[in-house]
Formats: sequence, C-alpha cells, structure tokens
Amino acid sequence: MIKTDEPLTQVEVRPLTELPKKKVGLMGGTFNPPHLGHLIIAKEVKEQLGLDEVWFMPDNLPPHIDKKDALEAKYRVKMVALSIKDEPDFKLEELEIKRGGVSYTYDTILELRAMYPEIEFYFIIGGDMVAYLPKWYRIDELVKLVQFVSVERKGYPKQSDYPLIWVDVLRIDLSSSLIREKLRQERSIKYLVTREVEEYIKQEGLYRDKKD
Ligand SMILES: Nc1ncnc2c1ncn2[C@@H]1O[C@H](COP(=O)(O)OP(=O)(O)OP(=O)(O)O)[C@@H](O)[C@H]1O
Ligand SMILES: O=C(O)c1ccc[n+]([C@@H]2O[C@H](COP(=O)([O-])O)[C@@H](O)[C@H]2O)c1
Repeated sequence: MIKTDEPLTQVEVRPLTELPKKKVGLMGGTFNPPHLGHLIIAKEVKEQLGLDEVWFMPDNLPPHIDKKDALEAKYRVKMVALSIKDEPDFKLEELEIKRGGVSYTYDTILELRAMYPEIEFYFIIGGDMVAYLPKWYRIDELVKLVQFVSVERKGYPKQSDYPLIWVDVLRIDLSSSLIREKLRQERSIKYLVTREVEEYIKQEGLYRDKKD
C-alpha cells in the first residue's frame, strides 16, 4: 500500500537533448575479402570504447586509385554479411554501395549524421589509413565531424597529427591482399577468414586469376 504522507521519490527527468547518444563504430573498408583481422579489430574497439554496435560498411569505389579494380560490390557485400552473421551487434551498412561512385568518407559521414542524429559515430581505421589521412578528401573538416579511432598496423607508425583515439588491439599481420595472394597460389585460407567466407569463395570461384 502507498503511504501518502511520505514524499514521492524524486526522479530526475533529463531533457531529450541530454540523453546519452547511442555509440556506433564504423568499420569502413573494401573487404576484398573480409578477414579475421577486421572482426578482431571491431570486437576489441567495441569493447574498449563501450560502443553499442559496429557497422561494417563496404565501399563502392575506394578513393585509392590502386584499388579501383576491387571485386564487384555484390560479392564483397555478401562476404561481409557472412562474416558478421553470428554477431548481433555487428551490422552491415550498404549506404556507400547504394550511393555509387567514389566512396568519400566525408560524404558518408554527412549523410549518416543527417539520417541518425541520435547516434555518435566512431570511424575505425588501421595504421595504413592513418598514414594516408592527410590525403583524404576534406580531411580537416572530416575530423571535426567524426571521431577517428585507430589501431596499429605492422609497418606503419603509431603516430598522427590528427585527433585520433588509439586502441590497443592484438596486432595481426593479416590483410586481404595476403588472402588474395594465397588463393592465386591455390593455398589454404583456413583460419584467416570465417568458414562461411572460405566456402563462399570456393563456391563462386573468386580470386582464381584476378590480378588484384
Ligand atoms: N591487420 C590489420 N591491422 C590493422 N588494421 C587493419 C588490418 N586489416 C585491415 N585493417 C583496416 O581495416 C580497414 C579496412 O581494410 P581493407 O578492407 O582495405 O583490408 P586490407 O587488409 O587493408 O586490404 P588490402 O590488403 O587489400 O589493402 C582499413 O582501415 C584497414 O586499415
Ligand atoms: O574519403 C577519403 O578520401 C578516403 C580515403 C581513403 C580511405 N577512405 C575510407 O577508409 C576506409 C578504409 O579504406 P580501405 O581502402 O583501406 O578499405 C574505407 O571506408 C574508405 O572509403 C576514405
């Protein structure tokens, strides 16, 4: 029974604008193909920064010239979907594929911020991309629009003049190019990609004679 002579518990009602935002990591990449390094990085950054989710976002045409001949988007999208299927907090974001053209992160972040004002985004990149940041499209504006999170990568300095959050992740010397090279040499990629991705590559006969 409620005793009416007792004061009601004071509940602090915060205005909507002050509610904590959902925190989402963005793992942008060509994913040609996605490997276990991508998954390990996403998991570790999610845990260490207390993110709610990580969205894997395959690019349409990566801004680097040397990657323009990456495998057709539909295969890369499918492999990303297969890679993350057991992880409920990992999602596939197809915005760049649907937009088409060259996937400049600046355009993507503007779009995402407009679509999801309630979300705080964290853009996750490896050390190779950190080194390349000065060449990114509208980088000085971009660093004000999104928080970059970086992880070390073998062969690249753990240093930048841009405001990054460095997260220590088990360093894995694994890359999509290494996997493509193994496949060209008809070697096994077991334990380097998920079992489903390994099977899918086999089934579709991918990377048999592609140059890169
Ligand atoms: N082993 C790794 N250590 C740290 N970062 C990584 C690693 N592999 C990929 N990344 C980062 O993940 C993001 C997406 O990478 P991407 O899909 O281009 O894979 P990749 O292995 O770098 O591919 P490629 O060998 O074709 O260049 C990039 O920011 C990249 O720096
Ligand atoms: O916007 C840019 O200029 C830019 C330059 C290089 C890379 N990026 C993004 O960084 C992510 C990782 O790139 P990549 O090529 O290593 O897969 C991917 O989402 C790219 O679109 C973006």
